[in-house]
Amino acid sequence: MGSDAVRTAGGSRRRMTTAGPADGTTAVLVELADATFAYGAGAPALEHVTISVAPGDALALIGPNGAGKSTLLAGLLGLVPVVSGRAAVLGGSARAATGRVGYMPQTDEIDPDFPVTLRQVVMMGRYHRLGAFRLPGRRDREAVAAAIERVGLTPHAGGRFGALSGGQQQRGILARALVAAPRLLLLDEPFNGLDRTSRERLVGTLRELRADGVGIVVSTHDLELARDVCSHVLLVDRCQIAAGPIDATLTPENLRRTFEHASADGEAHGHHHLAHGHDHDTGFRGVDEPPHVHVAIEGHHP
Ligand SMILES: Nc1ncnc2c1ncn2[C@@H]1O[C@H](COP(=O)(O)OP(=O)(O)OP(=O)(O)O)[C@@H](O)[C@H]1O
Repeated sequence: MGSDAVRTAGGSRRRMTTAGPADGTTAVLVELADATFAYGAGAPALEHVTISVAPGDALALIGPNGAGKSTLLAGLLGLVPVVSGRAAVLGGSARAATGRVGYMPQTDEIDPDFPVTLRQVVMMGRYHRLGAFRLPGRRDREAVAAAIERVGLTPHAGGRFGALSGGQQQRGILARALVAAPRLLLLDEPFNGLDRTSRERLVGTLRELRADGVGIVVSTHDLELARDVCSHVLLVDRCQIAAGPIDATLTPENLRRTFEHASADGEAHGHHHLAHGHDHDTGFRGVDEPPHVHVAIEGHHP
């Protein structure tokens, strides 16, 4: 797979490049060059990834269960090390960028019975800015109100987080990721389990963020949403299968190569795989996600 791993859809270009400004002044947000990620001393979880994400780009991360999507996001958060190749996030190491990258996890640890308001949940996203012992000030409160407004939850700001619907809670968690005004936003399966209204709102918010120059990396099984929201795609199955502009790369042939092991060997990666036959044109919407995720990610947000 090695030599295939860095080919783009047409096979003609060595690596994925993203639309950047002609004068080259805007820094690329993510730059991975043949990067391989591994947990501890075990076999690599994801190998040979070569991508870049520029401001305003949205990269869809697509692959079967266990393919390494969450690993890539954890790698960009500095939680899983790069064992070979090169990885730069916001111009430095992923670890150095910790706290400056917005992250929306697949599930969240907040106990619905814990008596916190939406406003308090979103304020958690400011904590790394506040530093030890500093109380939130006017600017923090304004940022929280703006983030809540951005996801359309202003009427619920003072209400109990646990009383919100699932889709509203997810938008609240997105507001928490946005409140520190990150230049790079990572989202792990954000469309799973959302009702139509929440999906449409999330799509709208992601489009606005792109227009504002935020770079986005989003894992999803939903090819339609990926096409709707994203400029680029990275297809993985424990290594990079293809990467590039979404229209040229999200082809039936590349999808077949990405999912061929998933449909052939079911449990090959130790997770359950695509439960249904899949339709290359309409996507994998509705495929269940196992709630196994998250390395040490809880530690990322206080
Ligand atoms: N904390 C961990 N420690 C060791 N190995 C892990 C850890 N988390 C994931 N892995 C392994 O890394 C590989 C990639 O898993 P990962 O969770 O990144 O896949 P994924 O594409 O996000 O899957 P899913 O769609 O099921 O969330 C798998 O073999 C998995 O078992």
